[in-house]
Amino acid sequence: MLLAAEPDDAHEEGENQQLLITTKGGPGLEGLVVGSYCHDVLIRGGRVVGETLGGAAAFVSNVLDAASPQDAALNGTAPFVVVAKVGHDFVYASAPAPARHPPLLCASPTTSFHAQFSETAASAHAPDRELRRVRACDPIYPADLPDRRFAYGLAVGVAGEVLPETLERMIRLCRAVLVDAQALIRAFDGDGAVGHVALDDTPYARLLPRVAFVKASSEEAPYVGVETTRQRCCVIVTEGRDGCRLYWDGGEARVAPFPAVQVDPTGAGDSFLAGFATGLLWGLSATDAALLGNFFGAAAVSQVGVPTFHPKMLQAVKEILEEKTTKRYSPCINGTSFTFEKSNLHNELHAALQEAAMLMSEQQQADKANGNGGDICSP
Ligand SMILES: Nc1ncnc2c1ncn2[C@@H]1O[C@H](COP(=O)(O)OP(=O)(O)OP(=O)(O)O)[C@@H](O)[C@H]1O
Ligand SMILES: O[C@H]1[C@H](O)[C@@H](O)[C@H](O)[C@@H](O)[C@H]1O
Repeated sequence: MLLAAEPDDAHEEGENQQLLITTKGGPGLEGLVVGSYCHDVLIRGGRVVGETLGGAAAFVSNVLDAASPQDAALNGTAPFVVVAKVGHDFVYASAPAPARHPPLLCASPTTSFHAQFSETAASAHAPDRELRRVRACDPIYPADLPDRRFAYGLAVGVAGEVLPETLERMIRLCRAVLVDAQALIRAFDGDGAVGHVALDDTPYARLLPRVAFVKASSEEAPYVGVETTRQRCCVIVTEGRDGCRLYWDGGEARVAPFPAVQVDPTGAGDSFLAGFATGLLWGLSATDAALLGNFFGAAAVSQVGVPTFHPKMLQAVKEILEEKTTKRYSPCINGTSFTFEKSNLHNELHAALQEAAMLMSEQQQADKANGNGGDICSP
């Protein structure tokens, strides 16, 4: 499939061409993450059981910082810019993700969600929480984005803050744009309760042919309309503990999950998308990259809030990527087409990541034994 995020005028084409030349081969693969940080209040049985940093941008930058290919010229950090907005009431400015990627300060309050968790254990596909947006920060406008070119962009709004014109600007600035459906189809009633609208009825629909990937949870998938959308871009449907499925024009694949003891489902989809993008950046095919998505989705549900990755586990993941990829840093994300199919390395990659996932569960057990592991899933 041809990369959809093509420029639509000659001037843009010239600039994009330049980006392709200057970023070929690795360093300079700068990304653009657009979506606001927020406050999450986790409630169970009418009782507040956790207050955490939220916003897809927080979970996404956490994974990109940890696992995407690093740039020696930037002291080994992953090159990407986050455009997020918060109010003066934002309480997590010194948490690792916002400290590394500071948000824009607004006069309006920080976006805030109340997540009401059900008292009974959720099934793999049933909604496990009801979300209410209780405060909303300003939208992110096209003029808030840096005026330069990026290799890839992630549109990861949580409260309708990524406006259609902002997504359009991202498409013009970035060679490949990956979108979380929740940024496009969320609707809020008078009480802030989060519902969904059909993607085709939104002003975002016309932009889909210029988007590379749309990720939706199984709850969101019916609103995205997999069969129509897969003809415009690749659709990834995440299925909680069952892993995920990819649908492109002409094929589909199921990608197996990694084991996890879920203590908080928040941010699983965000971490999945960032893991997936990381896989593309390392040069994997989309179906192989989804393994990395599943890996980081599983890591996210194993901790409350934005997860901290154990250095041993991260080291293992990096060694696997160094070994299994040919260090063709992101020819997919940076080139003009994507490979979707499973490679013949898929099963090996899955097995190797499964071993790294063991380190994750060892850490979880150690945290529990030391009384550090929160759990908002068990009554
Ligand atoms: N219990 C689990 N065990 C293992 N992996 C999981 C589990 N829950 C989620 N994941 C991983 O995370 C990915 C995303 O999860 P899910 O489908 O629940 O996303 P989501 O509903 O968008 O999450 P959120 O809105 O909370 O960020 C899944 O595809 C899977 O790879
Ligand atoms: O922090 C979370 C997270 O980013 C989720 O992906 C999103 O669904 C919620 O709205 C948000 O509160």
